[in-house]
Amino acid sequence: MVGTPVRIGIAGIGAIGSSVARALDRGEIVGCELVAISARSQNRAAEFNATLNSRVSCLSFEDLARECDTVLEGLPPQMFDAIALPVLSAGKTLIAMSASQLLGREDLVELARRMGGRIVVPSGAMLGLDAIKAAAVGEIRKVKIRTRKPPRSLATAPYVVRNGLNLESLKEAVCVLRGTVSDVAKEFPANVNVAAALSLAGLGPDRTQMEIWADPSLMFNTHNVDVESDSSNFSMSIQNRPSDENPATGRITAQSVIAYLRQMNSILRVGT
Ligand SMILES: NC(=O)C1=CN([C@@H]2O[C@H](COP(=O)(O)OP(=O)(O)OC[C@H]3O[C@@H](n4cnc5c(N)ncnc54)[C@H](O)[C@@H]3O)[C@@H](O)[C@H]2O)C=CC1
Ligand SMILES: O=C([O-])CC(=O)C(=O)O
Repeated sequence: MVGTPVRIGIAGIGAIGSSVARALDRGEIVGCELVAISARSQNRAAEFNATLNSRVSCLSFEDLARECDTVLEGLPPQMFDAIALPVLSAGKTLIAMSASQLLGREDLVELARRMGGRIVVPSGAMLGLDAIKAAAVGEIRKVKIRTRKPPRSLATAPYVVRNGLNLESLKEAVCVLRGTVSDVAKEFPANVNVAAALSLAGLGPDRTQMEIWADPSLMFNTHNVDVESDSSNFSMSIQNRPSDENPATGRITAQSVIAYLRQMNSILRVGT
């Protein structure tokens, strides 16, 4: 590889951030260099740094935006703007994992456009975004996603807490909420990243239909998608093995970021 490495910053050293940081630290992503992280405390940063071959600085979100070319957001959804605004204001690239937080946020796209920044939503825990983007070149008629999760993954969602639902005592699968992705995202912000990414790639959040199920028989988050379009009809299904650090987050999510970063510099690119 010739040229200067892309300077990567990581905001949030949780399931996704720590896994991508380790891959960068081990030199597994050619053309990218881990420059700095933002952690919830200096203690957490020091503890994490001790596991790396090369220590990196722990910076504020503003300094991370200034020092890096590309910043991976791997934060709780409510922290999204705290990193998105400085990164996009600095004209840098934001890799957004809390995809639900991008719904209805044309202002962020406009900010990126004005400042020369970019927003990337990796495939994350979803499959088939290549096919849906290709279908969207023609006419997509219908997209429906059914997300099924072990009840404990949904237990702290605003909708469940507000309605006092005791999902953990369920004996069989229950559809907790159905509607458009826009409707469901308000109530399950940490559980609809996959649906949000799907909707942004295809019909948009107001026309993509969604059901969210609590299913006590499941070990893995499971997503089933049906698409009808003038080029093809397709159905997709994925069962995500939980990551070690956060059982609500599939292991494939961080791997999709690593694959994206590798692809940025690859000569041979496969897939849309
Ligand atoms: N796009 C997709 O397919 C998927 C997206 N996600 C979303 O990605 C985001 C990150 O997911 P995970 O890594 O699993 O979350 P996580 O909960 O494992 O990690 C979040 C990290 O952010 C840290 N943090 C909290 N406040 C902070 C602050 N002020 N400054 C710096 N760090 C702070 C926490 O200490 C924690 O280490 C979540 O919003 C999650 O819902 C998760 C799975 C799939
Ligand atoms: O399947 C996963 O790992 C994550 C998930 O449901 C989401 O964030 O939408």
